[in-house]
Amino acid sequence: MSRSPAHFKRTLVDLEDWVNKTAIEDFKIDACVDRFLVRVYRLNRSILDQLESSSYYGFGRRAPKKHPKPLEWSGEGAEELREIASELRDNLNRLLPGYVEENTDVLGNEKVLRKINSRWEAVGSRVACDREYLQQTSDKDRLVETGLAWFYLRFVETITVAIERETSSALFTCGGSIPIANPIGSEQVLHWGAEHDSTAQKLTLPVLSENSDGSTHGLQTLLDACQPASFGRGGQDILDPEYRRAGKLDPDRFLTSFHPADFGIIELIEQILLPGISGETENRLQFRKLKAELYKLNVYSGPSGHFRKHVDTPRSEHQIGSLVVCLPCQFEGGNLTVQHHGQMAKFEWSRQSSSSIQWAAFYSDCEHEIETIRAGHRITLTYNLYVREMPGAILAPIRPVLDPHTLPLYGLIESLLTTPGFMKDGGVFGVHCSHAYPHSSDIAGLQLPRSSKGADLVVYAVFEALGMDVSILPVLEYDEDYEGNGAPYFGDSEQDSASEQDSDSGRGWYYKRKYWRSVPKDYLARGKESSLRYSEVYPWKSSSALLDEDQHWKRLLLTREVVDVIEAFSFGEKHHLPKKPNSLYEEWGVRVPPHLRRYIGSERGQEEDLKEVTNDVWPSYYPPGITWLVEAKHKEMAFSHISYDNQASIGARYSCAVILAVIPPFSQRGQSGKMK
Ligand SMILES: O=C(O)CCC(=O)C(=O)O
Ligand SMILES: [Fe+2]
Repeated sequence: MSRSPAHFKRTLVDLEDWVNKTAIEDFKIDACVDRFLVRVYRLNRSILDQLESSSYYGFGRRAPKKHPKPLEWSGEGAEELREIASELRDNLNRLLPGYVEENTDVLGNEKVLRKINSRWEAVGSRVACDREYLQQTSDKDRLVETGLAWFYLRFVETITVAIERETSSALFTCGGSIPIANPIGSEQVLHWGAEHDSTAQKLTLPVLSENSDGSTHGLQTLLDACQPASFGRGGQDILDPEYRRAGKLDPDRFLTSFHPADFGIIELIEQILLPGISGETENRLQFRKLKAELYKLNVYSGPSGHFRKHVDTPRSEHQIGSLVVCLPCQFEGGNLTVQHHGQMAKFEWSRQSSSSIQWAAFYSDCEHEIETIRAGHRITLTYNLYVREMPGAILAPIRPVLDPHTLPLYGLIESLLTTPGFMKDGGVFGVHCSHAYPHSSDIAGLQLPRSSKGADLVVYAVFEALGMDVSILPVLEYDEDYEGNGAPYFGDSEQDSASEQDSDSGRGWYYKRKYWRSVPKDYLARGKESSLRYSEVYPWKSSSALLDEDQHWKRLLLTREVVDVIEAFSFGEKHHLPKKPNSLYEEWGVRVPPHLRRYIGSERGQEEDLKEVTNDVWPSYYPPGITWLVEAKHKEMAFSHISYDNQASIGARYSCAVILAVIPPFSQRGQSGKMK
């Protein structure tokens, strides 16, 4: 259901005119004020110590706006300050005729003071830690004082490194060994039979070469009963001894006395690869469990048994990994290597092959390989590992065994959140998942975030423990890579409680955000002209650039984005509001839907605008100002459509799973950085 244009007070033509006019005015004012601040800072920085942080008054529902205090100074530089102030007034009036009355003392003028305060908040830390200027003046002490500001400047880099480190140190595989000190009582018995043979064969392991009780014969009959093992490629089972040389028995053809749960193996894997089970008994009982399902018995024999590098084919959407158990039987070579994002783990089982049961578990998206077996027989049982949801799990929170508070990532993000200048107006962190999930499957919504793995769960848990609104959502791929504007919010902020709900999208993630409302949409719907906010990408290297106010406001025009404006434009388009023919405000960036959704095969697209098809088939938004911290690693098909060049063909769009964390504005963050 669309609202008709009649419900709107303004059109997109109005919005564009208003935004352009307002933004240019704002940029001119900011440019003049910035020059003023740089000059005053260089004159005597103590003058600026009187400035209040605008976050103390301009933000928050109930906090009333105080009148900004006049800037008063009778100390050193008082004379020059008066001169700089009258220059500010002249510049303002030159760029915006009539902005302040002639002969006004701008240092006592409320309108100008407000700007001075908010611009100091926005650029002050950078003016103060302008390295080039500091080097000129060899003002080293100040550098220490403003280290925090420098830290802030580098925040994207820092967090990204921290998350990457978390990602790479996260476990993707684990393994162990159970020694068979005394074979009596710990031997493993295998039974198997030929398809039409009722007489079952039996083998007791370990096979000790010196014993002559028929075990070696038993081993030979086991080998005889095996069929050549195939492997999956492109959805087909392929037999290719070049790639895999092994024998296999399907699970309906054999029985084993070995059960991994008897040795606590499953529990161990749950703790390491499924760190979603908390230490609390209550959650342990209610939460996620692993189920191991016997999949195959494999025998790799010397001198040439092997399995080249591959990824296992998941047998269901619930499968998260594989378990390999190596039964005691002597062999040489045959190392198992497991790789994940450039990291490798090696399981060398030959040395203890006759005296231990050895095992390894790894996530489904890990590449692994079995090196050539030089001699003997490597007998393994493979299991598929599934996540099992326990009753009550739906409501259970995610609480990793790892206490998120102890992670370095937690400390780092906490310190950023308690820094006033850091994302003062709030924002969104976007972190691409490091593991592949079937995030466009039927049960994606059930699985994520609960079955998220390793590093992803760590990142999720840290954000959640800090009280952020966290979700795992797909983002539609965008021009091969996933660009965001990467810029934190700066500038004026204002908040009221009106938060508009889009009638079409209901309680979607985007509209659910509690922290700021859309000024441009307010303008369209109600004609309300509140202050615009800008997302700032600010490439200046030296604060000297700010001294040229005529250049500076034009640069602002190029490097700033009006917060929420793009989204308001697509909103207006959806409601068929008139629009300028060559509008500046086209859609850009990534699309995020309000929830996970399954893959859709669509017949649409023929002679239709693909943007429109996307809007209908995969409704989504362009959230403003997502700060991307980690690059995309995996993608899944989100939907298909008909594309039409010379002839019709099937086109596909892909999406990536990302962790999105909404950062509240500073005024709503408590002492520990958590949401108040
Ligand atoms: O036997 C092993 O070590 C692993 C076998 C394997 O990778 C597989 O069956 O997919
Ligand atoms: Fe495998």
